Amino acid sequence: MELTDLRNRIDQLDDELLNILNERMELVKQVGELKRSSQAIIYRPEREKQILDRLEKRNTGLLTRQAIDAIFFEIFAVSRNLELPERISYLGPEGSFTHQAAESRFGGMSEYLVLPTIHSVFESVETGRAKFGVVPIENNQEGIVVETVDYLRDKNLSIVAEVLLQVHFTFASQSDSLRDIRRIYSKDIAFRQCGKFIGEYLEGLGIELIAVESTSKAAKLASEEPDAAAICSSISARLYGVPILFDNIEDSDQNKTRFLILAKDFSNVKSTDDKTTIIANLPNTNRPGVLYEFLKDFNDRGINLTKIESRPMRGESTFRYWFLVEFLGHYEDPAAQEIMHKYGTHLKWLGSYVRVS
Ligand SMILES: C=C(O[C@@H]1C=C(C(=O)O)C=C[C@H]1O)C(=O)O
Repeated sequence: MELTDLRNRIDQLDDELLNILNERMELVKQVGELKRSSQAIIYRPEREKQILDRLEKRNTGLLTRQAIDAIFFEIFAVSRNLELPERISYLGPEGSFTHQAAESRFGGMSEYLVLPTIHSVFESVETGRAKFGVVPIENNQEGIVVETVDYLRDKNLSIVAEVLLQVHFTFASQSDSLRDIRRIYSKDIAFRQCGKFIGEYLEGLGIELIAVESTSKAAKLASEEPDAAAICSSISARLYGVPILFDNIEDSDQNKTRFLILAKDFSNVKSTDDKTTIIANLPNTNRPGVLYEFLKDFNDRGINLTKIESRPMRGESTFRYWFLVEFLGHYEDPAAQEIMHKYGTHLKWLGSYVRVS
């Protein structure tokens, strides 16, 4: 077929797509009305997953699962906006990896509130200024983001969903020569993840490494200072117009960050593949065997623990700890219920949500 014929055919298909999408939106609007009359929750990640899984099974064409996810997450986001526009806050500035994670679930059309700290994201959701908040919780090379873990315990928010993002860093500077660079801005965690690159290319040049709150703040600073560079995401380098000198400078190409979507008083319906996060404030953690017995309770019930993180009880003179615990399954599963009942107020349930692997 000739180019014009191909394009004419594409135009025809786009017309059909537009009609179908509008037809879909009519149905979504009705779902929205039903939900509003029963005060039901608009965002249903488990339903969205069900749709994506079903489409993947039916798919016989060129689209990969990743492509289906990208297209349909955007459709879901537009749908939810039609049901009820909801504001989403995230750890900024614009162009941060958290921004990217937020957009992957809430699309380009949602109203975003860009906030400077993890604390302010929690607060915006607590006070209702945003319906959802997006924060990083861990990186698979670096471990947890302690601020997020600590606020999960101290504040009263629920986990709605998790998002996994492959992290790539770029080295961006207005300077053409590494010798003219006096300082590099980035987040402390990013400096550590790009240790090999820094060792190979920048050792001995007397360059100062300056940690700032986020990699996009680093890009902004590098856009203002010609003798500075940033280790940042490629979106933020582009957003602030800083030329990228090296791409993908991270030590490991397995580098992934996990983000949480938070909301107030939220609970998901069970899906086929859930994960649950709880906080454990076990009594008498100094008595031998307390933690062992707690973990054994999971093992005895065949529950797969995926994470345990210990954090110090602040404000005490001794060394005592509380734990962030994650396991596969939903909080409503009988085995999980048994454990929740056994430990009562010593456990705080943060959420059960669709697992992303
Ligand atoms: C339309 C609904 O609301 C939202 C939008 C969805 C969609 O566009 O298919 C799916 C789940 C919800 O997040 C629904 O619950 O079915």
